[in-house]
Amino acid sequence: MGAGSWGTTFAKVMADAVAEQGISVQIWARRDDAAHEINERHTNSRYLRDTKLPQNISASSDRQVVLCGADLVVLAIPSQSLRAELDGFKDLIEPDAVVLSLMKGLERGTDLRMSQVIAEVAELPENRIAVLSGPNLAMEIAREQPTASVVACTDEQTANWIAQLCSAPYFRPYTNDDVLGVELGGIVKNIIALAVGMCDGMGMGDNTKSTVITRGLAETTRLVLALGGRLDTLAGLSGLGDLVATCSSSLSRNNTAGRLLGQGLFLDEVNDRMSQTAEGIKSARAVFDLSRTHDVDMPITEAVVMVLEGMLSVENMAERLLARELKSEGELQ
Ligand SMILES: NC(=O)c1ccc[n+]([C@@H]2O[C@H](COP(=O)([O-])OP(=O)(O)OC[C@H]3O[C@@H](n4cnc5c(N)ncnc54)[C@H](O)[C@@H]3O)[C@@H](O)[C@H]2O)c1
Ligand SMILES: O=P(O)(O)OC[C@H](O)CO
Repeated sequence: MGAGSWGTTFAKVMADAVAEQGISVQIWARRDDAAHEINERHTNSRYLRDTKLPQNISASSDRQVVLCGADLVVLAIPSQSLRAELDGFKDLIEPDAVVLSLMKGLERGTDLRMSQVIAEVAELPENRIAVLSGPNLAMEIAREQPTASVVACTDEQTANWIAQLCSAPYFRPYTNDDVLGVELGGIVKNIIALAVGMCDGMGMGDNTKSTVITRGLAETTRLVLALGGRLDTLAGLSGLGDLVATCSSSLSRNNTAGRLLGQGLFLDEVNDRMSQTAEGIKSARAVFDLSRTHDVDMPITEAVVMVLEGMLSVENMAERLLARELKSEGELQ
């Protein structure tokens, strides 16, 4: 569900993974012309340029056509739209289908993760909800450059089943039962990538970048531990792995948005320039609110929120972070 950058790329991953088993993958596209292009030309040029999609992918703008008979429903729409969109098609999901979230955002207003929104709106039990997260820049995967990822579900059998369905020659899924840790790693790294982008945009170098990444991981870890997630998850692909990929890559939309802010553009101007979803921009406030509810110190997230909400200039961000009280590096609480 969602024919954007990652929805289409992940459809390709799955189609390549299951081609020899005679299984097909269907994409729901919002726009008729996008569905038509996928069916007729096997491309989605708006998002993936000339990448050829496998023959066992088809598309439709009719949700019923796509969801009818689907054993696995994969959601790849912007996080802040999930609740309204899902409400419109939840009754079309087959009674035993599993729902997999590819989304990396936190819902504003409720501070819920996407798996929690799915559970609430579609009223599904935990064993029918999974998430996938890792260092997965869509364009690199569309070009079949090797990467790995994590499928997380509280039910091991469900996670293993999904891992089989998306195990392609260039895509290696691991499994994990720490859904909260996997999901939050993918959410907070977008905010840290905004901060890194801002530093890049202001012309700062690699020491600064490395400091923000490392301390970004420290504050992500504090949040995940406070909420009941596991430390080892943060050391894995959906934690450190995704953080490094997103903060290092010019393909990252969050990194790019941060860089534009660092170069002096206003948020409205940045939003106008972004044709794809940069989840960190809207999730930052929700993550900060969540951290306050649980009394977790997240200074980089707080500074990013202040910049996004016009309460702090990017130039004053570093000064604010460096002037904080000195403390031991190992403090995780
Ligand atoms: N692109 C990546 O490299 C990547 C990788 C991993 C995870 N993700 C995550 O996947 C999710 C989807 O990202 P994407 O890159 O595919 O985004 P995108 O901006 O490329 O595409 C979003 C798609 O959702 C559709 N959509 C459906 N309902 C919508 C609505 N109500 N409002 C707006 N758009 C709507 C759009 O038409 C579009 O096709 C995000 O949470 C993102 O963080 C993206
Ligand atoms: O382009 P971004 O910033 O949304 O990042 C894409 C993926 O989440 C990287 O794993």
